[in-house]
Amino acid sequence: MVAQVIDGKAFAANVRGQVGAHVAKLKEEQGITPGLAVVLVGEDPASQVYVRSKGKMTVEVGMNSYEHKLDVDTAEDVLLALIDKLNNDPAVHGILVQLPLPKHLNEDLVINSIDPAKDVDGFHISNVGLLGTGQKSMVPCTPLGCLMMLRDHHGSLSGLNAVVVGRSNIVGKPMAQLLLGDSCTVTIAHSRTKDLPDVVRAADIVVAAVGRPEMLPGDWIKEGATVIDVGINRIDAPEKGEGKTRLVGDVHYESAAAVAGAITPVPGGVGPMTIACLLANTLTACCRANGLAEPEGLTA
Ligand SMILES: Nc1nc2c(c(=O)[nH]1)N[C@@H](CN(C=O)c1ccc(C(=O)N[C@@H](CCC(=O)O)C(=O)O)cc1)CN2
Repeated sequence: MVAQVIDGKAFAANVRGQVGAHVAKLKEEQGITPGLAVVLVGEDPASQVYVRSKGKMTVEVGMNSYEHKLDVDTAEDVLLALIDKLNNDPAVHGILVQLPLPKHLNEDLVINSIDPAKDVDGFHISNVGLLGTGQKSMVPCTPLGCLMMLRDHHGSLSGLNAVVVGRSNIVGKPMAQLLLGDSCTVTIAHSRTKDLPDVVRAADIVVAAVGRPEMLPGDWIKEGATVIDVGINRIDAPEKGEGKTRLVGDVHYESAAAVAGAITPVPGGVGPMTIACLLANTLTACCRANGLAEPEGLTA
């Protein structure tokens, strides 16, 4: 079997198109423009790239973008004061603090200081609790993107066996909750799971979010399974020349694509959906803040 490639880049462009159409309608009919504030502390090169993309795409869909770039040694109370200001700014419907934060800042404290209604990352403890109890919440962007692609591919996920490899708060745990919400039978596995290959082999859906380059080979994948690769790992690529690198996922792509029914590539799979879902969440937060109907198909 040769797997169908799930094109996350095209999927994300479509989601951004839908968000843009909703934003245009909001402006025309309600005179409301959604606003997203992104806070970057320090100069981590990858974070700078992601924050730039977020700002660019926010403007492209017609929203207001507010970027706050703080020095790497910014004191915690200065960051908390900025978040408080954004929490109380009616033009700001979504707030995102780019992670990772410099070591001297308490990530949990910072995230939990964001107004849960504006927490478009879905990382605030209130949103985690709401999602875990099946209530309306803000849903973390990467798992939301994975869910959208899975729903599109399968139609209904009901009754399917899903294995999530990885137990992070940002991807693994919320992904498992979302799959459970769609009536999958869910296993959360990780690097210490006993008989991990057999656990993965039992799955109709495999979500790999373990952060280890090419850890899941094709012979762990059930024939015809759907494989969603969340990993983005940069590895050496001497074949491209001295000092060159390339991106790989947590799944060994070539061997997995030979047995899977469908698979997301890296790059161009889950990654682009993260920013598309951030924009969708900002639109959702804006609609909720104004007592308007939420956009269909753009939430969990
Ligand atoms: N506050 C947050 N911080 C971080 C998040 C997050 O969701 N919220 N996620 C990641 C980084 N991230 C967005 O912030 C992100 C990562 C990857 C991509 C992406 O499109 N990747 C491309 C490859 C890019 C490359 O060439 O390096 C792909 O997979 O095709 C978008 C956003 C950590 N921090």
